Amino acid sequence: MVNFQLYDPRQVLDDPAFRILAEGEKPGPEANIAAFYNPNHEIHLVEKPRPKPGPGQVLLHVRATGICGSDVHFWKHGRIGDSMVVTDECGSGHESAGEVVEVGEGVSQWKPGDRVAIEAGVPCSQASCDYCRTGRYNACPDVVFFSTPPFHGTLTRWHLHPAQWLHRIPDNMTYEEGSLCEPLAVALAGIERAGLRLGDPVLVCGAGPIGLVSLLSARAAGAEPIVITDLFQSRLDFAKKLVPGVRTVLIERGTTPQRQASQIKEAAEGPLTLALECTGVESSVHTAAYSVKFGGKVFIIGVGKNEQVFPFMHLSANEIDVSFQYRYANQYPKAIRLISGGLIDVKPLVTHRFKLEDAISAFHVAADPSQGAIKVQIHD
Ligand SMILES: NC(=O)c1ccc[n+]([C@@H]2O[C@H](COP(=O)([O-])OP(=O)(O)OC[C@H]3O[C@@H](n4cnc5c(N)ncnc54)[C@H](O)[C@@H]3O)[C@@H](O)[C@H]2O)c1
Ligand SMILES: OC[C@H](O)C(O)[C@@H](O)CO
Ligand SMILES: [Zn+2]
Ligand SMILES: [Zn+2]
Repeated sequence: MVNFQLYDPRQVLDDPAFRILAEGEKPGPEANIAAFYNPNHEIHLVEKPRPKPGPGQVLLHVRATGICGSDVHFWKHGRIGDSMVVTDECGSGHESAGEVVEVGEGVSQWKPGDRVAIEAGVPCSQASCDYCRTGRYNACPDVVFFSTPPFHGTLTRWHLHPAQWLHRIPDNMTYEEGSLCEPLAVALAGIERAGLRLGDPVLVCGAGPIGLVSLLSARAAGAEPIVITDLFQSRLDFAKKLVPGVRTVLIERGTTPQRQASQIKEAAEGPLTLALECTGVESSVHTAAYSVKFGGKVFIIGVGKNEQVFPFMHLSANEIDVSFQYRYANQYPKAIRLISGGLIDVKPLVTHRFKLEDAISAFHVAADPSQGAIKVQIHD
């Protein structure tokens, strides 16, 4: 039996209600199709039933979904670290916004037609859970994070969600912007915990989608100057178009982190207070460490190798704090206010758009660096 309970959306494909579509097969306009990856590094369209909302649940028509690097990573590499491993077929997508089509019993705050950003992680919300009760719900041990195994994703046509984990998007925001609240939430959580202040000189390492939303957020928070790094000039050019005042440093493979740091400090005309590390690459973490001043902070948002070496004595002798970010908590309402209020413009990040039926092509574009994609979106 397929179980459509929200907290157990781990339907498996030996269930006859699920079907992998044949290549070239055209699903009907109402079919609940989704893009699934599996341990064999395959990605394909799957048709699954349209669910009915239970008590406290809302059925959504997902209108926009962005492809995250972690979706591509799960497809290509089958795991992120030791705790998130693809062992079965798993639905992709967690950066989504949609339209309410039906509400379950007891749901009074939503009605059909309402437009919402879908919070990608649904924690247990129990008073007995310390992390949920104290607002640090990204640490909830029972969180359902969509598209991280074993939970299917929101890249589908019809998605069930608990009513209290949706966020209304105002009329001046598109579904696309609603879906971009998810990566923006990652950056906002980082900025908040890093304690960035007006006028702080800041380094952003890496100009991928997370580095770019961090750049936009740091700019909105009043950082000046901001230096951004990347291995690719095209990504730095993109960053410069997005935030014209940003200073860029191209990282050349083979140069030492100390040398890279001196180029960064030269570009900033002084050492930095804070580095927002958005690559998770060991050498970039080192570069960040050598770029910040005595008492500065290296704030690591990127994820990478399980074990990494730190420049221990440099950090110690310079009282440099090192912190990490794991997803986010309490950031969607802020993300919506910042976009709707015009302080952060995420629209230029979307470089490619596909229809839901073409989701597999969308994944191939997102995974191929030569295509120059920043954010690939799927619309329905
Ligand atoms: N902490 C979290 O909760 C969280 C959430 C989302 C994403 N992430 C992680 O954030 C990181 C960035 O995500 P993304 O989607 O932007 O990834 P991405 O791969 O698109 O971008 C990373 C960028 O870093 C650049 N880069 C690589 N090595 C570099 C180096 N040594 N110096 C400077 N730049 C370098 C790459 O060229 C690329 O442009 C990833 O590790 C991702 O897994 C973390
Ligand atoms: O945007 C959120 C991130 O992609 C997730 O943390 C993912 O990488 C693992 O669950
Ligand atoms: Zn993500
Ligand atoms: Zn909890």
